[in-house]
Parts: sequence; C-alpha cells; structure tokens
Amino acid sequence: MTSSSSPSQDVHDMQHPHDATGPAAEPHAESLRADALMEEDVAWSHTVDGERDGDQYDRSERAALRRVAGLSTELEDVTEVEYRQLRLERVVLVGVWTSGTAEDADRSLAELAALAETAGALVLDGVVQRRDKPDPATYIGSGKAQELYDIVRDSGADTVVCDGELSPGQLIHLEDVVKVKVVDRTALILDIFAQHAKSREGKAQVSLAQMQYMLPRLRGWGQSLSRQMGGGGTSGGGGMATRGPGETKIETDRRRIREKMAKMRREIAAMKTGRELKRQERRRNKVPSVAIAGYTNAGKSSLLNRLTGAGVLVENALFATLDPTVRRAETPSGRLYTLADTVGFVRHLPHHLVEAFRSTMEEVGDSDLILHVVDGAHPAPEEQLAAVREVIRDVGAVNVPEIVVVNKADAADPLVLQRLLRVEKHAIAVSARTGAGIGELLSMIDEILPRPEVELEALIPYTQGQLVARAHAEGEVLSEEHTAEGTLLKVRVHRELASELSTFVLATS
Ligand SMILES: Nc1nc2c(ncn2[C@@H]2O[C@H](COP(=O)(O)OP(=O)(O)OP(=O)(O)O)[C@@H](O)[C@H]2O)c(=O)[nH]1
Ligand SMILES: [Mg+2]
Repeated sequence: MTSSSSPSQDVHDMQHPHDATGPAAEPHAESLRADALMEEDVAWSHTVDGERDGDQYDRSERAALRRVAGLSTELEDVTEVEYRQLRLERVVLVGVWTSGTAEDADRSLAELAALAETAGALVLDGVVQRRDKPDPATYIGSGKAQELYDIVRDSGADTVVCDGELSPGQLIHLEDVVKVKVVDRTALILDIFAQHAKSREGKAQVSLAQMQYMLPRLRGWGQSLSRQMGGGGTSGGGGMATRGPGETKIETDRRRIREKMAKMRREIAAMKTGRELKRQERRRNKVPSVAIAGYTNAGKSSLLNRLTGAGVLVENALFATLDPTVRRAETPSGRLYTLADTVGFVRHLPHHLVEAFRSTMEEVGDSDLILHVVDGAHPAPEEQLAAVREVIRDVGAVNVPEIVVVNKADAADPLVLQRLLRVEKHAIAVSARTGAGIGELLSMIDEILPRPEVELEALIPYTQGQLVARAHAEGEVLSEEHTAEGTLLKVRVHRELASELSTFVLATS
C-alpha cells in the first residue's frame, strides 16, 4: 500500500452539507480485506464516484439529524435534553484577552469561530475585551456585557459563546445581562464531540464527559430540565432565576446523573478491556504501530488516506475524526505495520475530554512511532506543535520517537516550511493532497520502525506454508528461493517466530 491509490482527499473542499440523499451518496462499504489483524475495524470503504464515501455520507447524515429537534421527556435522556438545547444557530463570540499580542487574541477567536461553525452555528459577530483576568461575576466587565447585549439584540443572535471555561455563576450572570443563552468553549467542544462520536465507546465517553460538565451547572440549566419534566408551568422566559420547588428535584436529578455516570464508567471500562485485548494481540504479533497525531484539521485523516488508501472521512471542519481508526500499511521494504488515525488536539481541550479520550491518547503513547502532523499553511504552526506536545507529555508518551510531518506543503509559505524543517530534528514537508514528499516519508517510517531482532536462514518445507506466510507478515524477508526441499528464506524475525522456526533453521546471525 503506497501512495498509488488515494481517494478523494479533496472532496470536502466542496461544500455539500445536508444533501446526502442521492444514490451517489449511498455508503459503499466494500469489505476488501477482512484481515484478522484488523478485526476491530469497520470494512474498508472505497470511494465509488470519486467524490464521496461511506464515512462522508455518515457525516452529512449526522449533520442533518442534528437539526431535528426530538426532545424527549424521559429523565433517562436528561443529557440529551440539555444538549439538544445547546443546538446553536446564530451566535456572537466573546473573548477575554489577558496576555499575548492582539494577533494571538484574534487567532484564538478565529479558532473559536471555526469551532462554532463546526458545531453548526452561524457566527454573526465577535468581540474581545482586554482585561488582566476575566470578571469573576460576568466573565467580561459589566460595561462590556451591556455592549454585548446591544450587539446580541441588534444582530438577532440566540447564543453567546465565550472563549474560555466559565464558572456556573458566570454563565448565569452573563445570561441575565445578555438575555440569551451563554455557553463556553468547553460546552462547545463537548457538543462537537457529541455530534461526531460514532463508536459505542466514543459515544459513551463523550456522554460521560457531558454529564461531568453538566453536574455542577445543573442548577443553571436545570430550569429547562424541570420544564421538560414537570409538565410545564414553571418556565419564566429569559433568565435563570426561577428555582423554588425545583430545588429538591435538582437534587434528585443530580443523584440520578451520578448513578448514570457510575454505570457508564463501568461500561466504558468493559469496552476498554475488549480494545486492550486486541491491542495486546497486535503487540503479540509484533506488528509495529504508528500513530498519527496532531492538531485538529492538520490533515491527519488525509495523510492516513494517502498512506494506505483507506477512505477515512476528511473534512474541513474541526474534529472530523473522533474515533480511533487503525489501518494496516506496508513499508517500501515490505514490512507490515499498523497506522492509527487519532482525534485532533485543540488548545485548552476541556479537561474531562482529555480524560475521556485518554484511550486514544494511550494508543499514541503505546505506539512505536508518532507521526506528528502539523498544518504548514496555518499562521502559527509552532503553537500547534507545542499544544499537541503538551498533551502527548500529559499522557506520558515521552519516549516514543516522533516524525514531524509538515503537511499542506502545497499551500504553505516556503519560508515557514524551511523554518520548521530547520528547527525540528526529524521533520519532513509533505502534501497529503498532491502526494509530494510521501515517498520520502514512507522511507523515513521504514528506517525508524523497530526491526525484528533475529536474522536467520531457514529451509521451510512446503507443508509448512503458514510459517512462510507469517515470516512475510511479521518479519522482514530478505530473500526467498523455492528449492526442491522447500522455501529457502533469509529473514529477520522476532524471537517468538524464531523459536517456532527453529527446527528448520540453517543458520542464525
Ligand atoms: N492544501 C492542502 N489541504 C489539505 C492537505 N491535507 C489536508 N488538507 C485539507 O485540510 C482539511 C482537514 O483535513 P483532515 O484530513 O480532515 O484533517 P484532520 O487532521 O484529520 O482533522 P480532524 O479529524 O478534524 O482533527 C481538509 O479540508 C483537507 O482537504 C494538503 O496537503 N494540502
Ligand atoms: Mg481526521
């Protein structure tokens, strides 16, 4: 699998948000290789019309579904009720700029805008206030909050999104001033994650993180909840002040949420065991693993597609990928390895999510090599590199070798590329889109991946064909000759396989 077949990296530059109804958009999951190694994967999906594949259909479908308001009145669905409420439509962004340059502040707000758009919102306006620290009561100062109210009223926004994590009190107070819903960056990211998670485990993790986030804020948002459940009557319009009889109800809700969280944790632990077993299986087979990590939207999935020809969802949206995808790949010298796509990083990833997605991160920490993808065309690639490394360090993946893959070389400023390549030891500029640099990247991977430690020569009888197959799959075949007595192999293998081959070995070196 080299760069020869690479479907549709570009399709998502064309916007086709909610129109996935035509026959061309049908998911075409074609099981090309049901490899035991990759059992945990969904079937490889292949692009049929050069434009869309199953995953992408999925994504459009998810986006379309999101707009259907299906509010349940069951308490079991408490998180769903609350989070459906979070469906953003027309938003105004607000940030507090405490340190750094004005450009830093603008960039941070631009990223918030991208996040909001990814969540399906229309961004109407954005304001930044310079302050030493956020106002303890209303996040931005009270004068600014009034101005914000004017902007909200004039623009017809229905939501304010703050560029930070706000305390429950700050959310309530600011809502009282601006008279529309106020959400913070954390809630926004959780919302995006909730929209994108696909696997059972991913969904469970996100919903656990949402509950964790919600628990201390239940009082504020609880009003809509009691409205949902109390058969109406208590709602008092704008503010969040009406509590009264809901107070004890909130207590009950809290308890039920805690119980649900405990149950969820147990379920997640069980799912984790299953995944862990598969990972061990791969490790036992000594298949080296490569993890693709990097800032969100850097082009990780595009790179995976380019390297393996897998039809993974690529989208110009943040957090398009939320479930770890593992594919098999082969080095130019014919060695097999696994290549894992991972969830993107973002600055100030909500803490609950770092916890929740520790599993993906563990995959990164556990790998033999990290391909750290960075968007060379981004205005501040160094910042992205640093932000990602912080998380990698957080999960203890410090001793894994890393290749910095500076992607989007086709669109990047050559000077920026030069600068990055000079600073980073193991770095290469590539374009997942055009394929430039991919050949060299493959050779670099080949060089760095650990090699099996035993080199031997064996004459394997034709009745033992499965051993020859394993030598190819798990080892590195240096030469192969078909003689009258059997297959003469010069091969480099790991110890276990070496001992299984021992009866046929002619020479070891
Ligand atoms: N110009 C250019 N654009 C690219 C290249 N690689 C990827 N892109 C675009 O960058 C956007 C993001 O690509 P993805 O592969 O989805 O990025 P990702 O890192 O997987 O993103 P998340 O899963 O959302 O974290 C898409 O619009 C791609 O078409 C490249 O080499 N050149
Ligand atoms: Mg992706």
